Amino acid sequence: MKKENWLKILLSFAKPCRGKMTASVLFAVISVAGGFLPYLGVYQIIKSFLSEEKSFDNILMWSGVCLLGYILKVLFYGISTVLSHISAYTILEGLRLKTADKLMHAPLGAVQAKSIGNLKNTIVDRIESIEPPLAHMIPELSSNLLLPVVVIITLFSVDWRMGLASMATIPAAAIPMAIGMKTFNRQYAAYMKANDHVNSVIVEYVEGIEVVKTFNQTTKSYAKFTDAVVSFQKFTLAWFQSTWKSMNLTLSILPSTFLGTLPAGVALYISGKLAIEEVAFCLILAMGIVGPLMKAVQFINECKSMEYGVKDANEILHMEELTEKKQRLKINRYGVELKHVSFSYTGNKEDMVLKDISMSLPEGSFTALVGPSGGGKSTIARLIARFWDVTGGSIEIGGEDIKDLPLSQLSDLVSFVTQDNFLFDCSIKENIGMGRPEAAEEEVLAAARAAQCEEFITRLEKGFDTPAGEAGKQLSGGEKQRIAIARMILKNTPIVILDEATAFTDPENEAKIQEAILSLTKGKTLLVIAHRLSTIQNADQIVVLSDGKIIDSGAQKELLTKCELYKNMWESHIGARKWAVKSMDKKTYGTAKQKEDC
Ligand SMILES: Nc1ncnc2c1ncn2[C@@H]1O[C@H](COP(=O)(O)OP(=O)(O)OP(=O)(O)O)[C@@H](O)[C@H]1O
Repeated sequence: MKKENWLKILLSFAKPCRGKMTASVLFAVISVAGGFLPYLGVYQIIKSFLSEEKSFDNILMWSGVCLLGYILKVLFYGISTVLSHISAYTILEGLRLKTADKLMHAPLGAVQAKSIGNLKNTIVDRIESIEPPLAHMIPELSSNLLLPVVVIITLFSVDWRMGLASMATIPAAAIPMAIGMKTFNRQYAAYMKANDHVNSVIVEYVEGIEVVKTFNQTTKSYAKFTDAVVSFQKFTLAWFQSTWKSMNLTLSILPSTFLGTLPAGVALYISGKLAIEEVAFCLILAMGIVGPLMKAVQFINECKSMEYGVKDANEILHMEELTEKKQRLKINRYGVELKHVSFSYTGNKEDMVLKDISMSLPEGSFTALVGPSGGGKSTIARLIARFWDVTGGSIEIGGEDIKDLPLSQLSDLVSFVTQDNFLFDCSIKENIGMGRPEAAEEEVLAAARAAQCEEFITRLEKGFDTPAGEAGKQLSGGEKQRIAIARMILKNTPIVILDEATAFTDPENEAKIQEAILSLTKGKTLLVIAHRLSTIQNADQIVVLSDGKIIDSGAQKELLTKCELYKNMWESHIGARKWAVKSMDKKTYGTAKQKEDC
């Protein structure tokens, strides 16, 4: 990726609200000008007060000017801040939407290559860190820098020696500041890296809490977690200790403008070069520089955090994308054809997990993919849903290469249910409704019924309205799978892929769900990946896949006679089932016997 200046990138993000941002700066400048009026007013009042006439009207008029200046300052600062906040939040909204959209259009591999901690850090924290400086920097930094400049120019116009004296502390403060800033960039980069690491480790810890508990690894013994937290604390403390002297020195010298202006003013007054009111005016002006300069120094840190936020967001925005056609194609046949498909997750030829796969799923047929673990079954399913692009060959639906379809059209054609079923943090009804957001409530309930969900959902206190997060804790893996199947049923696409979609379901419910799926997918092109071969024995064709290659295909009967691998798989499946039935019999016997004994 070409290295671009972060400010340039930020300005490109800010395109939609350039007008508002320009207006915000303009109003900030008016506010600064307003803020300057009281200085002028106080000077005139002192002058008037010290003069012989002591005109009350004059004093009153300048008091009015002071008040007007103050009102202008507050009013325009307020308007400027409102505009800059609107701009900042619009930019954040745009950035978040764009990054989320990017993740949708990037190949799944590119997204999964980033850790959840890193993504969360960028999309939530880093992008958020752009807001405060952006919203406050425009009005505040412009006024904090502009006001001292105006004040110093005025001081020079009163007397060039007073101008110079007011700046006397700047070089003195610049020395410790330069020392402190010498390692700032390097240290800040290391801080961000350490921050990223600690974030990723925390997310990993929370996500894997079940495993941590299973292996009795308490927070203390979870070495990776504690190491990350402790080393982050040590790093930040060491950094703080290495800079606090120089930064405190800077912050104490910089505002001491009186150090120069007071002796210079007294000397100029004694020598008769400046009148008393001019000295007083200069001293008031010199005091006015202090606050803004201090605030401007504090923005250094915020600018850096904004730089990182912008750079990280930009990195996501430049992730590679699946190429996508805009124009929807007319498709009225729903057969799927894989033509000489090869695929490697890494892009390297040596890592091919699919090798020259050609198979066809005729429209309305039921195809099952079986084979040893790691053979590439799920990979085929993911490629049809275009989570990745094939490395070689092509996949067609209704005669059209899926790369020529907009992703939204492909999503309208294909439903994909896996064994990892994610429930969103909304009600169960809404989770199912996601299959087809425009579906009526009755349709959602009917889908839930068809997927055998009703019985366990009605058991929940709030039924279909139970929040999935709350329900998730009470739902078994099989129940979550049934919700995902209901979502698929509601989506009602012509092509359905089920990848171990009922693996967690108990045999009794599995039979019911299978029945429901088969009747609901009648006429649809159905691809099922299953380890329990009994569930796919009636498939129109069973494709046996091993080590990324098709070993054989045909109906169950055929395969049992001609495919050794399938025969072995079937026999071990039947053996396992007999064993399971026997152990169930034992249990049943045990329970019956217990009852008898009682
Ligand atoms: N995201 C990934 N990145 C890299 N390699 C992967 C990825 N997912 C799967 N693989 C590898 O690709 C190969 C095929 O995996 P796949 O999940 O398609 O097999 P499978 O037949 O579905 O296995 P199972 O029956 O165990 O689910 C395996 O060697 C696996 O390690």
